[in-house]
Amino acid sequence: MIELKSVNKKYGRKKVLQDVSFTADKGNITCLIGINGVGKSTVLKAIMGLTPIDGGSILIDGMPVGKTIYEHIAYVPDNITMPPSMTVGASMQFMKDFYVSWNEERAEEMLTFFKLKRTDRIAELSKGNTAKLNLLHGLSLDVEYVLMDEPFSGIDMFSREQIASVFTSKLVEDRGVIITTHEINDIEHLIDEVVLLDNGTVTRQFNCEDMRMEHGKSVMDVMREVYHG
Ligand SMILES: Nc1ncnc2c1ncn2[C@@H]1O[C@H](COP(=O)(O)OP(=O)(O)OP(=O)(O)O)[C@@H](O)[C@H]1O
Repeated sequence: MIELKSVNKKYGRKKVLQDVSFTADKGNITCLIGINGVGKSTVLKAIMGLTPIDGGSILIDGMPVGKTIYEHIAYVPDNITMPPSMTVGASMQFMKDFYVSWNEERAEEMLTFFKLKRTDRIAELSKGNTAKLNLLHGLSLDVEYVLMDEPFSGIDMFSREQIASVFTSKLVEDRGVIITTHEINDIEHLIDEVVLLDNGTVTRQFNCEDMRMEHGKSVMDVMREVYHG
């Protein structure tokens, strides 16, 4: 379980996260939802230790992990971090050399599934193919948790469908996944848990199925209540 306890974060004097607490379980897809600028990316970066926090704690399976974080969690950012001149194949080789948890078989499987070409340069990839390569990099690591920042943002319907199918496949099955989005419509059916963020604070956390069964409400219904009163 990934557990955030009263996490606070400031950029300069600006409070970006205030007392953020939530949990994300293994085997679940937890979705951090909020409009632009509420602090979703900052939460993921804080979990990865990519930005220091100013208070609170972050535990992975009950332990603060520090420098060993990459043995437990893969982080899929919303932009590609590899050099643009690199080919798809070279980027996979780089990941293989860098991470002991790299799973070559799974990487090859995803390369075929996403129909990516090994010889294509990163600079030449479409937005959808860039998102797919990013996902390939993250999901080919044998780790228990995966964090994905806006994996569906700005890509066409067919790429979205292809990426969505990954979420219901064995590639994700037993892992704990946290994804961020400001657009719930297309992915509501994929997610288990929702954490609503507003202005750097968690306004609600709930299980989608329970919400539907017990209150007859969709995630959109709850969002309307929270944001429009
Ligand atoms: N490095 C930084 N320095 C200063 N302010 C920052 C920095 N990174 C983010 N912020 C500010 O922190 C706030 C939260 O940003 P964050 O990127 O976490 O939001 P977000 O919910 O992920 O937004 P989006 O949906 O647009 O990606 C914003 O007001 C942003 O301007």
